[in-house]
Amino acid sequence: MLSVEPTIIPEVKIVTPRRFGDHRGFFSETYNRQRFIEAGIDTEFVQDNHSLSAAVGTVRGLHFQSEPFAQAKLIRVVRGSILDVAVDIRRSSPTYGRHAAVELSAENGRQLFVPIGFAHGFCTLEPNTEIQYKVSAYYSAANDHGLAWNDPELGIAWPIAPAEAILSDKDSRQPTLAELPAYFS
Ligand SMILES: Cc1cn([C@H]2C[C@H](O)[C@@H](COP(=O)(O)OP(=O)(O)O[C@H]3O[C@H](C)C(=O)[C@H](O)[C@H]3O)O2)c(=O)[nH]c1=O
Repeated sequence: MLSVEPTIIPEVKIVTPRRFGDHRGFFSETYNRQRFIEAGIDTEFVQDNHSLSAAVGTVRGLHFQSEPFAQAKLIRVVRGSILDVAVDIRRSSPTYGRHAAVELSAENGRQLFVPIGFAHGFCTLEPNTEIQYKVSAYYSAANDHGLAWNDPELGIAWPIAPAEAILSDKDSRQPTLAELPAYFS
């Protein structure tokens, strides 16, 4: 019913729920707490989010919330496709500053589990891309922080040139990894 595989950073996981296809289309249990626990993801989510990005090359991120509102996230694409990225910002982690990048799409049905301690963001690969994602802590504007999506130190192979990115004002001026306070030890 559920396939869970590690990415290059083991704590960041690709989750692929089974799809039951027939002549009408398909059915899939996209989240089942018991099955996620059995697969090793015992996270209690409290909020669902949904965003639509109209243009290809829309970049949202890299975002995270600091404690006591730090969030684990479970991201899926319900229309279009994204390159989804998680950057390890846990200072004592052996993979600090490293990232996992995975293509998620409505077609492949893949989800990405991003634990607490990671900055998360994506770039859209198709127009009118919609994502829905679960988070394990409520939104807190005061605890909402970011990391520069195009920080060369991160070495993320985004599918667009910096000048092509469609960004929020906030995301056009996030700190680099070198400038980032130590939010996670
Ligand atoms: C995240 C969030 C935002 N908002 C409000 C705050 C702003 O007035 C408006 C847009 O927020 P923002 O520009 O931060 O939205 P995104 O750029 O899509 O942010 C998200 O993008 C990346 C991919 C993430 O991983 C985070 O979940 C989240 O930060 O929605 C809320 O009311 N609740 C929320 O949980």
